[in-house]
Amino acid sequence: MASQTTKLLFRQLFEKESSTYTYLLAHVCHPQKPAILIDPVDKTVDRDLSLIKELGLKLIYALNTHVHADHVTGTALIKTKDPEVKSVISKASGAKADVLVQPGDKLYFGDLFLEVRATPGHTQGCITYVTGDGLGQPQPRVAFTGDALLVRGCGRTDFQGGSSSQLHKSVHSQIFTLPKDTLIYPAHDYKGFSVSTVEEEMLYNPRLTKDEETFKNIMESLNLPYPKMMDKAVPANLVCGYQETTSEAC
Ligand SMILES: N[C@@H](CCC(=O)N[C@@H](CSS)C(=O)NCC(=O)O)C(=O)O
Ligand SMILES: [Fe+2]
Repeated sequence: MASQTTKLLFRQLFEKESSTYTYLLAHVCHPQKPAILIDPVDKTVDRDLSLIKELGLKLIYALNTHVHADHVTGTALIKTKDPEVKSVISKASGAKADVLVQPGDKLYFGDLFLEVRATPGHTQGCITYVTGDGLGQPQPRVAFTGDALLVRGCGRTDFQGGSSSQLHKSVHSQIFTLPKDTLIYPAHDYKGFSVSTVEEEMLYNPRLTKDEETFKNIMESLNLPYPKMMDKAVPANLVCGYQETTSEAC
């Protein structure tokens, strides 16, 4: 995705215990080089902040796609290290943050922005962040889909207000309607994938190519164990990842 002519710096980062992707975006032609982190993990905050420093970026937003159940978000920890950073999550999540976004809202970094789309179903408050057309280059749009849509998979729907019928509707109405070459960057990968496109998932996603009833049956028969960290992660993530070891910054 990165090229010589683009204004956008993009990095995909990985936390291996929870198989979580964190994304760093920055406007590198802007004097301040404003940057955004999507879905930071507490365990890899130092790595992420070192990279941001090395690249000379100014982090302005730390975003979550939803209240994660399998890891503690890094947003509170980031704010203790840099109080100017603003945490962001959807209003529908019921979580606390500096900025509570709703569908259609835009988060600007320089003249680039991410637009918010509501994609509930894995959790009530799941959102997808989509790059705007301010990139100034003929490059595809990018959708950060959280756990709503994974590469050749999707988020489970058996807790946190999940609903398979809602998830099917969300993906079909909010993600599969994006241009076919839109890049899909999910919050997790368990199969060795890093990226996909809308077209690929519309053709080959083993769950979401199915009609709603078949999808519902697939999701009901997954029988996945609950995430190991769920009891710790969900309460912490409702307050931006605040724990005993971090300050109360939210
Ligand atoms: N093994 C992990 C949890 C795995 C898991 O349940 N992943 C979630 C996303 S994190 S809420 C999921 O939706 N998975 C979908 C799937 O099809 O696997 C752990 O114990 O941490
Ligand atoms: Fe999740």
